[in-house]
Amino acid sequence: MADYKEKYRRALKELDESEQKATDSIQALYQVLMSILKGVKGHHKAIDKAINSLPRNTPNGEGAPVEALSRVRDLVISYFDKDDLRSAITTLDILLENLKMSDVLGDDVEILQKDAAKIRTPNELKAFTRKVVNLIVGALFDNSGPSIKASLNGLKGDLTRQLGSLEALDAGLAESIKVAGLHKDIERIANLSDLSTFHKETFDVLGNGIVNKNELIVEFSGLVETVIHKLAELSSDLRQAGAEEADELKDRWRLTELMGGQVKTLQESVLQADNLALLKTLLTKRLAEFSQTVSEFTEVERCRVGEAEGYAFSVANKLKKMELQVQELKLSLIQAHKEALVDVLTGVANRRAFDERIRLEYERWKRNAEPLVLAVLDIDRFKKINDTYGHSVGDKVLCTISQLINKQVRESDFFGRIGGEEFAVIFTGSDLDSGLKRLEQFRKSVEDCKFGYQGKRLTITMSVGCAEFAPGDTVSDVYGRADQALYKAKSLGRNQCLSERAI
Ligand SMILES: Nc1nc2c(ncn2[C@@H]2O[C@H](COP(=O)(O)OP(=O)(O)OP(=O)(O)O)[C@@H](O)[C@H]2O)c(=O)[nH]1
Repeated sequence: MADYKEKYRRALKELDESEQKATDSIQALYQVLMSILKGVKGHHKAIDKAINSLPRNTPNGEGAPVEALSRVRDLVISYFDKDDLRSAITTLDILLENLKMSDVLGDDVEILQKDAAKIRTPNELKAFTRKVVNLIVGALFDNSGPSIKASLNGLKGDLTRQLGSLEALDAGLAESIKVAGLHKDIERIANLSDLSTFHKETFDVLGNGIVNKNELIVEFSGLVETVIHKLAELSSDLRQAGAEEADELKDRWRLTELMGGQVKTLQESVLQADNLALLKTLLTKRLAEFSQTVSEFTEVERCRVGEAEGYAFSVANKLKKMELQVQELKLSLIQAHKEALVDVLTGVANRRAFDERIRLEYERWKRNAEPLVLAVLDIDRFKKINDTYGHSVGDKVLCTISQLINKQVRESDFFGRIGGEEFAVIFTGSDLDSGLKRLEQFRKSVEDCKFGYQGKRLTITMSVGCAEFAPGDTVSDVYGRADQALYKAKSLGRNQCLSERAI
């Protein structure tokens, strides 16, 4: 359509140019004629008057003043009838010389000049003068010079072909062309003026419609392109946003389908609409529907994003709370573990801590074969203390002795209460003799400790038995030997430390 329109406009332009050329030629010829008539002036008053009444230029859009020129022609002819032959021929020579300047008349004038030389009688002069005048006037009134004619025929051919293309392209236009009878109008074009009239009329009626419809189609194509572009952009955005949720995917597919459907409907509307008003109405309606679809989708998306943000916020809050709870639980677990390993009464390690530690040291001993000594400590005659001073005094004694020994035990060693009045020490990296030496210090410190009760000094002692891990030993084996040594110490009078060697 656009190509056709362009061709049509080009043809019109060429036609206008040709018309302009023709107008220019007429103007030039008229000027030539005027200068010739100037030369004719001064021979007869009536001729001078007729020449003076001619306009200086061809009046705009009206062509040459035919009647006025015809009067001049008749006067000149009648003048030459009366005047002498020589003067007339001289005048004609001047005239022909001037006419040679014209591209259109050049060849014909040369032939006439040859004929002029043969004039012998007034009648010959009269006939000759008629030829000259007819040549000039004919050129003035016949726009269809050879080049203009060819150009005109070419344009007529173009026009016919283009009308045919238009008819094939659009049924509505074919009907308009038929009704307007444009093909017949083309055939009737005989000169530039006819063609110009034809163009003006047809272009006003038909061309205007084409231009309007074209503009609308161009607008519509732009719109469709924009929509498709927007659709592609949107799809790309959606993909980037990572539409993982089923609902989101569903909505987005629905939107894509709706938009695609609406674009298709728009295209069909353009093809089907047989008049511009209907096309505009349809387009406006479809665009409103389209805009509505996009708005609805945007709203759904906005709500979804709002919900997702709210959900993310609450999840983040929950996570934060859970983190705090986990932290608290961790701390309480550590605390519980610590507490689980601590003897509530004395504050030193308890039986469970001892079990864990002796297992650990045993495994280490098996790997490194570093000396490892286990000692069992037992307060002497503790039952008597309880019985004599009361259970609470017994508790205090337990606490005091626990703290007293605990502060003497090295960081790397272990001390804990493993039963009622029974304690254990693990010496790591120390052999039996070194362990025994340390145990003796502990025993002595307990013996030397001043326990006071109601102003009286209580002497507390303890007995100790120890054993060293030897190849092939289990924890139970070593514990058994240490316990036997303790039993021996008790049986030998208490308040003493014995190793397994004493068993
Ligand atoms: N006050 C107090 N007494 C306890 C505790 N645990 C155990 N005892 C007491 O410790 C005493 C241990 O007595 P026995 O096993 O007979 O031994 P002993 O009196 O120390 O005599 P020997 O070990 O032979 O020197 C018991 O009377 C228990 O009731 C405790 O936590 N607090």
